[in-house]
Amino acid sequence: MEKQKATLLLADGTVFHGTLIGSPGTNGGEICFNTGMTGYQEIYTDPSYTGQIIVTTTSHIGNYGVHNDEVESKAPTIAGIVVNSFSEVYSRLDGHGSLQNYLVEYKITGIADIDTRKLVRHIRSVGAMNAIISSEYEGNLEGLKAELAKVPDMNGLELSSQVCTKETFYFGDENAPKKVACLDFGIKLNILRNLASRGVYCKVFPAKTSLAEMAAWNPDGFFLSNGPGDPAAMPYAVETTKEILATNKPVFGICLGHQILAEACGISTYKMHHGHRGLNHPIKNLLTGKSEITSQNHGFVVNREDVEKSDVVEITHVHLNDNTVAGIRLKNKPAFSVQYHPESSPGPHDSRYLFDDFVTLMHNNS
Ligand SMILES: NC(=O)CC[C@H](N)C(=O)O
Repeated sequence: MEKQKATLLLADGTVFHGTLIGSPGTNGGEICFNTGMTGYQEIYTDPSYTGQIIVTTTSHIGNYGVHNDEVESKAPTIAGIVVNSFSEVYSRLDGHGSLQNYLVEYKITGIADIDTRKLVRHIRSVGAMNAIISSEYEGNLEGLKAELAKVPDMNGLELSSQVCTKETFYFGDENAPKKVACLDFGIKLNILRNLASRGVYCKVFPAKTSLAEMAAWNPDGFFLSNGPGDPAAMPYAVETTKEILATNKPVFGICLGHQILAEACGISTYKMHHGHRGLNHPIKNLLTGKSEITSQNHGFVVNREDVEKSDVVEITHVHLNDNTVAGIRLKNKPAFSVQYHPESSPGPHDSRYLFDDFVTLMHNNS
């Protein structure tokens, strides 16, 4: 059967022609690239990528299919995928299906047979921007441009209240020694798995939950999750975090949660040129002097000058590629956060000690 054509149009007018994968249609979002060699299903189901089109730099995608246990949320909410060589056939004995059927099931439009090296080099030099993938506008670039104009700008975009859980839910063993209230901005399941495996019973609350509601459960600590969108567009979360800090209970934040913790301490955030997304980003822990290879997925970052001027917060981790702030802690409270993903999934496990540190903080605080 002849493959259906698809077009990828970038906001700066660059056009790529390829073939349709997944569900036929038209889908727009911010285009970003992940340099990981593996873990596409975990990446596609990470809610932090909501509203983004993901380019994977590894050239073969789909060849190990999908697996029901390798999800980071109930369903992928990404705006599309761009790949070089796509495999509808998968070879893994315990795989549960093909990536092609998975994309169709979740109505995700993708494009294959793209020179992803050229595309990624372009994004690296020009910066993050919106893009659109379509199988419907063949030969009608003006029509596609009109569709692209409707895609919202990631700057100033609030998405957490859309992707978070609508109802509170529990995770882990209810008789575990510690209880943590997790504020869900788009939480990855592997964070909950990591907390639960360290003796933490988690109660996950929707993004806009008040401190009073969480405190009524009497948690030993609070967790601020990862998630999509611009942290500067979430004043509700910043206010709640200020109230959480006033309780003096231990707080741990990851990625968006780290950015929200920083904002709650008067530190601004800004959008990076093209962000950090991959599985081999080098970080230095300034407290131990050791380096870590980390999993990353962020397009915003906290302002280093603000942290350096702060009386409240200090830098604990730096990104060794560009010296951006990768971790902070409060000087006078048991609260800390990192810009990267210690839960990995996918990625290396070097930074799992941060979950142990959080549990230790809770034990020392009781
Ligand atoms: N993984 C995340 O939590 C991402 C945080 C935020 N949306 C960013 O892009 O920087």
